[in-house]
Amino acid sequence: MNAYLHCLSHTPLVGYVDPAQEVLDEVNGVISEARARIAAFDPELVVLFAPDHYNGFFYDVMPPFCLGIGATSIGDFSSAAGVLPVPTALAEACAHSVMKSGIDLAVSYCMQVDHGFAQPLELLLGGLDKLPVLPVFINGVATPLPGFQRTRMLGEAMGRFLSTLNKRVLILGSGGLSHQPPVPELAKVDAHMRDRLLGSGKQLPPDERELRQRRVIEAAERFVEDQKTLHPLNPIWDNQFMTLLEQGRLTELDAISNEELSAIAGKSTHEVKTWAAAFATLAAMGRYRAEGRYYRPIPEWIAGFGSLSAMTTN
Ligand SMILES: O=C(O)/C=C/C(=O)/C=C/C=C(\O)C(=O)O
Ligand SMILES: [Fe+2]
Repeated sequence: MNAYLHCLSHTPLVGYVDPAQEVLDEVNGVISEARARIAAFDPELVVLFAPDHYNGFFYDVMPPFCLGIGATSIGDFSSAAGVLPVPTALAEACAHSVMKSGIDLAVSYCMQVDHGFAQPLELLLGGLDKLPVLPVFINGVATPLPGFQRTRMLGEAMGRFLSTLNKRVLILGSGGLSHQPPVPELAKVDAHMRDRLLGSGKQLPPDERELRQRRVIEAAERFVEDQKTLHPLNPIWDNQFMTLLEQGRLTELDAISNEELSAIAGKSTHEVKTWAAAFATLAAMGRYRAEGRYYRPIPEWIAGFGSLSAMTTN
């Protein structure tokens, strides 16, 4: 086995608006088991596909995909802050290889990331700095968004590069599944927020950050009371999506347009492109089989919450 994959929903709401203790215990159990499987695999390198929520990427320049050749986590909500240990020369080689494959992958030597990147590193590895990581941003909120087909092709190009390394590679996907928390949309915001989305939000004043976090927390509290206050979770679609990935039917996703996906499962569901990229990466590294599938809709976290592992078998 040369590659192991784990995809996991993330939520900034953990610790702020939590489900019942038995649900929390169940999720923590799923995460501990995934963490144990990853530890047994003993990865030498991590590739992490994750989105951003207007903490690192803004409308001054909004790439569909970006590889961090250097990256720092801001520590929003209760996620860890700090530098991600990106191996510079390897990341540069990766960027060249993916570009030569015909995929327009942006690079950043000072990529700013949020809980989307930090949470899986903390939960699955025990911290931001445990292993060398290639962090790959996939735009999941700021339209125009990349589609499933290009995302799959990005993953395949990454997989071909990783196959040349002779390393045990852990591939992580962060985010999804069905959900629509109150992330601002450029077309709907006032002048102040527009300015923030255009780039001045990169160093958000503490009071404004607090206000923004409160807005998400309050939306979750309302959603628990009344699930008509936000786009509903869609367990049927979420499970169909996980089955497609388990069965290696990745090209079938190409036919789903971004507009369709938003309507089916909510505007933040585009975060599942990180899962699609992760599985496409794994598929390019060999035949695979999935394990450890878990799913539960968790309104407290405004999340169709899923967890799925897979490993190459050749
Ligand atoms: O309202 C804002 O400005 C920001 C909202 C968030 O950062 C929300 C994040 C939610 C998730 O990461 C999620 O995937 O549910
Ligand atoms: Fe998110």
